[in-house]
Amino acid sequence: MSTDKMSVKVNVDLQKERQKCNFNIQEVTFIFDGGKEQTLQRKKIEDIALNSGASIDSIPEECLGLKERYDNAVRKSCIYSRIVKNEILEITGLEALGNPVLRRTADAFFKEISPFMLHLGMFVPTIIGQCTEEQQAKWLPRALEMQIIGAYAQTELGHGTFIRGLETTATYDPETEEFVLHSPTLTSYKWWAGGLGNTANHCIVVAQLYTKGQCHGTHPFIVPIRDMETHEPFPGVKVGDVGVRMGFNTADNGFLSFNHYRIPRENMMMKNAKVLKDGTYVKVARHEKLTYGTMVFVRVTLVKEAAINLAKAATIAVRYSAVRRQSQPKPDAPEPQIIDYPTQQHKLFICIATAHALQITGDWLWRTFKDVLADMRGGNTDSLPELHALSSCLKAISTSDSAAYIEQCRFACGGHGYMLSSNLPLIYSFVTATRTYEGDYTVLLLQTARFLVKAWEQVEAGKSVTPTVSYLTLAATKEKVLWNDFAEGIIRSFQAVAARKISACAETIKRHMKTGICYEDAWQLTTVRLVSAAESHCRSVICQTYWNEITRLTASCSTNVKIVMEQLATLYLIYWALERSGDLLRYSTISEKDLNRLQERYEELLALIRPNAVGLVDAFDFRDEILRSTLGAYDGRVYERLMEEALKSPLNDGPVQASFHKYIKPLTKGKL
Ligand SMILES: CCCCCCCC/C=C\CCCCCCCC(=O)SCCNC(=O)CCNC(=O)[C@H](O)C(C)(C)COP(=O)(O)OP(=O)(O)OC[C@H]1O[C@@H](n2cnc3c(N)ncnc32)[C@H](O)[C@@H]1OP(=O)(O)O
Ligand SMILES: Cc1cc2nc3c(=O)[nH]c(=O)nc-3n(C[C@H](O)[C@H](O)[C@H](O)COP(=O)(O)OP(=O)(O)OC[C@H]3O[C@@H](n4cnc5c(N)ncnc54)[C@H](O)[C@@H]3O)c2cc1C
Repeated sequence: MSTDKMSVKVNVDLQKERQKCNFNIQEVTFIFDGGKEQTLQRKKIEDIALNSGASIDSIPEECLGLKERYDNAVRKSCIYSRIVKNEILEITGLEALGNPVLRRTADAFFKEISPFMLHLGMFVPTIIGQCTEEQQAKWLPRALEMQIIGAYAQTELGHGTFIRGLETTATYDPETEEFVLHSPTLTSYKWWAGGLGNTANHCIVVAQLYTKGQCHGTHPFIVPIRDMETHEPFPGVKVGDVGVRMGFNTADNGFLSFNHYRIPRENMMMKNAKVLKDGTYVKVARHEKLTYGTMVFVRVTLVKEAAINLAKAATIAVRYSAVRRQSQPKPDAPEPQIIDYPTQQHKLFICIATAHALQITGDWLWRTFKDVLADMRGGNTDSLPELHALSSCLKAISTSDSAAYIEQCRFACGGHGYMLSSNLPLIYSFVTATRTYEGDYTVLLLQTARFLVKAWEQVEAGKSVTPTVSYLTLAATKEKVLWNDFAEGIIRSFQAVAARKISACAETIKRHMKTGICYEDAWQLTTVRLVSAAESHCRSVICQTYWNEITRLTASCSTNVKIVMEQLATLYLIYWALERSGDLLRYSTISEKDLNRLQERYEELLALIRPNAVGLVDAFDFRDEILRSTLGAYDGRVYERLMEEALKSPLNDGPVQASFHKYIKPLTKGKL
């Protein structure tokens, strides 16, 4: 427990909740962090970063004007970057880029988002993934030392999803051995890149490569955009901010265009393809889509990002629900804590379970990613399509579930949840964007569906398929799967549902084609079902991974930890079985009686988890500085904090605002 938790007076209800908790909280923290070493490392990093005191604001960030907010975020980004560069990277190494500890710690500095996030989040990973060793030697140390600050500009005003449709051109000029970058239309303006508007001096630009009169598709380039002394944009570069957004307002999302702007040939990132001095184009990579590598990397990291943010929201909502009392369901009895309402438990406990499910699945996906990367270093790209399919659907579902449940946490906090000082609206505005960026939800599920339909065709042809779809061979009968409500039975039924939906899609596509329609049109006519099939596949992957891994991870834990972790995982499985009862009725032998039994089991689980609820969110181990919430602080001084924050509002700086004299008084005196 950190010192701030020991010294303060804790709300009596929360104290009682903590006494009720029957399991060892620290063991669950270790599980959530991925092991004891990871917890110790995280705490060390948090101590280093937070004890600097640099994260403290005198006026709440949300009360500042747009410019002041950006200014404050840059100030704190510089301090945080110095800490990351000098102290944190030494502890973690570059693994930190795939480890949410940096983001988690950054939350103490920024209630919104750092304008430097994309520097470490995408600029540096793209240098690592897309540059030759020689290029890395030139750019990586400068980027890690923060001598240069970068953004990742791929999306344009006209196209985000359809990368092949990007319009920015990079035309090679062998005379000067330079690329000429150009934005031929308004829709070709780069748009959205985080950190680009006012902060970055370099930028990765994804552009259509032309050499010897031929287009070779999109490729990444490192482009200096501003003078390193004056920070003025170079001639030929137009750059600015895209305007106010739903969230991310300190992230400096920018636009960028080029007017025949020249960069040296060596600034093309040449790990996967090269242009020689004479303009000859040489393909190096064995897989065409390796230039999309940074996106795959970020999608993998976003699964844990979704988990951490949901865990934060759940911590706030559960602690608040233990402090808040409301209504009088029994005459003459005291008002209950709202967490005692089963409907409140139904809103909240799935959030705790989902945070664990996504964290565990995110860890597993990260390990898979590293294995595929190691294979690729050895020249084998066979597992890339499976990784793309997995990272696409897991990114889509994790961000979508997380955003929906964070909003549910806000609902669970009633009116006070709507306060920015609860931090729930800001967490939501950040996470709901993750459903769109780095590949929109529907678009990514359709990528997974493409893989699934191909896998199904392999199964039909009697060929073997990759591990995550091997269930297709087992579950692919026309018979309904026999229902049983053990965890393994539920998982098998989900797999059967996915398999049946995928096979039905394949059949539908064929049926359409028999009427003379081409494959592409038949595919479009099937996309509503394809998205649903990909969602079912993804859900079965999460359920299976969560269940298998939690069983493995708790094998050496104390009994009560095992019990409570199993209760949460079972709650997750049953919750989704009930949510998807239509699918189960359609594709398994589940009966109304079975569903009633599941519903009863679900309600029993809510009651069993209830006494441990506060302990479970304490185990997420968020320091108050990171949670930044009036409703969720460890001590539960909810009302005091709400009042304290209210008084910090600039609208409370005096009893009468100037607007009274300027407008209201003249109006009331009939002088306006
Ligand atoms: C101070 C704090 C520090 C903290 C530090 C760290 C933490 C940071 C954490 C988090 C920060 C992150 C913050 C991020 C902010 C946002 C950034 C952005 O948004 S950047 C823009 C992203 N843009 C997209 O994602 C576009 C989405 N579109 C696409 O990806 C493509 O256009 C796609 C996949 C939809 C279609 O691509 P096609 O048109 O080239 O491909 P087709 O024709 O559909 O398919 C051809 C084949 O290629 C495969 N394919 C496609 N993509 C692939 C891939 N990536 N890998 C492997 N194969 C792929 C397909 O499966 C298909 O395979 P078959 O032919 O069926 O075998
Ligand atoms: C906060 C934020 C930060 C961002 N940061 C960056 C950044 O740093 N760098 C960068 O390059 N980009 C960035 N982006 C851009 C982001 O990657 C794109 O917005 C995202 O990929 C979605 O593309 P789009 O905006 O073109 O949406 P669109 O593709 O226009 O989507 C609109 C709708 O059309 C649907 N749709 C599109 N294509 C299809 C299809 N083939 N089939 C079915 N439906 C389809 C989608 O499902 C969606 O509902 C950021 C975006 C946001 C919101």
